[in-house]
Amino acid sequence: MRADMVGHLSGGSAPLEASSLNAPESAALEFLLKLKPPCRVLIAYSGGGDSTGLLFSLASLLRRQPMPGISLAAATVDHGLRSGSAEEAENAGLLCRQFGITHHILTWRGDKPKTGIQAAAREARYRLLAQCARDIGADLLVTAHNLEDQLETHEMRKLRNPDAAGGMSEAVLIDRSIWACRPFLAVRRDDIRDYLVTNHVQWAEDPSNDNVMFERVRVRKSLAPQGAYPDFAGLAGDRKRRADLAAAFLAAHVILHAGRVAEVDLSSFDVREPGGVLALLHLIAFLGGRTHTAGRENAERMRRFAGQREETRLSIERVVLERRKQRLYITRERRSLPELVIAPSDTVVWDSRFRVRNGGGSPVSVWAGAGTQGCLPLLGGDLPADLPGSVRQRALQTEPCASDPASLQVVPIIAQFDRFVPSDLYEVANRLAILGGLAQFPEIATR
Ligand SMILES: Nc1ncnc2c1ncn2[C@@H]1O[C@H](COP(=O)(O)OP(=O)(O)OP(=O)(O)O)[C@@H](O)[C@H]1O
Repeated sequence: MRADMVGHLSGGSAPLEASSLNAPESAALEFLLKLKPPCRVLIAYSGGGDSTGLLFSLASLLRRQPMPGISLAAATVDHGLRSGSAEEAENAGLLCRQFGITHHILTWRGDKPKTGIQAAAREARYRLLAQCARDIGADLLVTAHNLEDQLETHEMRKLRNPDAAGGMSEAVLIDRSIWACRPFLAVRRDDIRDYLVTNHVQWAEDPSNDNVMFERVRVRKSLAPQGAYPDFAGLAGDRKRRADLAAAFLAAHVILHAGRVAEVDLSSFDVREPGGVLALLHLIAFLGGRTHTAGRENAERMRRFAGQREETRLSIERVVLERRKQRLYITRERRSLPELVIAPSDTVVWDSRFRVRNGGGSPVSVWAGAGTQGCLPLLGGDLPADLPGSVRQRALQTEPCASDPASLQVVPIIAQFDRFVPSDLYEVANRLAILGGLAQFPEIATR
């Protein structure tokens, strides 16, 4: 904690001393000092140890030293997955009341899946929290992921892709609308528990934290007690530098024709330079409608293809890469294109690439291939006349068209960033939005 940061907060009745703060308070203060007032912060508060520590540290710091324009609210999601969950959510409100913090209970209603319950609960949790943040006009969401969560995420990602080390970013944009920050990402779980015990604050233990049915719990149990942790700050710095190089590559060397054909100038592309490779992986995910960039094997195939001259075409990750001298063209491939009927007032995601709403009074069919019988183009924007014929044809054959385009509204989406944008990839996400002529992603409200 920098002394000038503490000074920034002092001026009230009892100036905070940097040396007197323990790890959770220090992290909480650092977070508060990054906020740009006015700022209403919604705490994702499960009632468990970590989020109780987060709520208690933020609330008690602000009580000791109010910051004009900064206010707190809290929300607990009741997943309704075990008996007594409603009561637990109610109980979570007690600590909030002690601090005069408004507490919202958000109930996950509707059918629950039989398999993949943790992933579904997580989806529902973020959807409900983001909706609550919008409803109450919150500027930021905070979650209490800690250093052990970070280590588990790092290990789980390594299991899937050994290159994808590094854990979570310090913030993530949810649903293009609300940023969630993770102020405790470098704070140890035991330090949070010690802090609560010292302050006589109780918390609830979640029994699912011990359920070895869940991958995260198995990974947690398999990890040896930690003496030293990976250098997460260093890894995050590397990720950010690589992402910024990718964003710069996209800005300098890529044109996106009518939002659906990428033309990449390969004359300064170097396969050993990670920024250009990452840029291509994100373009491929965008045009292929993939929620994740290619895994290790396909990323390697793409790198090999981009780095040599012999092969001219590669189908990968639902797109076709076609090379003409120093130009690389990327389009959606002609396979697995859906045909859907959209009911009046319904919104569907077509091919993971376009959100389509039927504002008319009758069902409308949407399929691929402008120019086929009775199929009228849905997208505006002309493709340039000098595109190679095969590229142009593929682009037309893979774009959506409809029997009655007049009643449909179409918004292209960037599948890998539609739900979450990690803060280190923000520039990449925005550069893709600019290339595609789409609305940019909102900035985070911190310094
Ligand atoms: N029921 C809940 N209500 C509100 N916030 C919650 C709830 N459960 C978890 N959170 C928030 O999310 C944080 C992470 O929780 P947890 O580690 O259980 O989630 P996860 O699903 O494993 O993580 P991730 O969201 O990264 O996948 C908690 O510290 C808390 O801030």
